[in-house]
Amino acid sequence: MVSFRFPFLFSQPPKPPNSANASSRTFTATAAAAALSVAAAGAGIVISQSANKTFILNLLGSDRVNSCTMWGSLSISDSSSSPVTESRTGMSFPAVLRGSQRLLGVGLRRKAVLGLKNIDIYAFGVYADDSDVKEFLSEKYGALSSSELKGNEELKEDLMESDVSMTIRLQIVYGRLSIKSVRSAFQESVASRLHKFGGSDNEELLQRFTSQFKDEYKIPKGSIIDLSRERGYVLRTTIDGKEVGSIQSKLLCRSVLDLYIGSEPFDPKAKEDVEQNLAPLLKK
Ligand SMILES: CCCCCCCCCCCC(=O)O
Repeated sequence: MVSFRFPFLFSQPPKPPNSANASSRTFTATAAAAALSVAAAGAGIVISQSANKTFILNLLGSDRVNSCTMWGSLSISDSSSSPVTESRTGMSFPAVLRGSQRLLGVGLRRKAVLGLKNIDIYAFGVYADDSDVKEFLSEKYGALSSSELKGNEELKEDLMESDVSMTIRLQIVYGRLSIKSVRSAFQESVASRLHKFGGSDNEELLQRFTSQFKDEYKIPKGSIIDLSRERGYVLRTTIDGKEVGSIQSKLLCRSVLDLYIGSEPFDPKAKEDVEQNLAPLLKK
């Protein structure tokens, strides 16, 4: 059993999830939020409890993908290491991956299909190795106060640039996804980041990455794609636990992470979660 020694904060919208597999953790938080919302409503405040583990609850602005509307947060005590549910999709994410990577944030990727309205494509979780975070980032950031860490873009830059082991876990929500569309979506999004960080001559790297998603793979709803940055800047990709490729490239690792915690992330609220949950890991 993994024990947590830090406040654990997750943004959640106010509505209870429809999904039957939503965890009791989400339910408990939602019920508590309802009870406290009279006091907190409209104020956009954060209420913290001095418990071992907390997670954050969004009281306002339920549809937050690509929007930064006014929102407030509520921390709820939670002493277990139970999975976290991405509340809009009901997708559940383990609190810890590979023994030492902690879940820092969950989010939702939505995309317009054929120019029509946005559809939910996948939920994702962002994980980072606890001791790597300390090793690479504590010296520079460990003594900073929470207000100095809040919105600290340099910290996120350093996290993306450093050799901290991390995983972005994608859980497919859209049931009619073909591997071809996964390939071309990566082609588009990763290409833009490769260009941003590495200039124009990265076609071969992009090809190596996208060609890992071979036609033979099926990705029905619930499939899991893990994009893991391992020590030495190796990006290892697995689909439902099966390794489909490994590529050593700092630029590729950086580009993939940037989609989720960079300056224009797919879900800005997930990035805020990462920021809040990273802070306690920086304390030695
Ligand atoms: C029909 C839309 C197809 C979109 C498939 C996205 C699947 C994974 C792509 C990951 C990178 C990204 O989100 O751009």
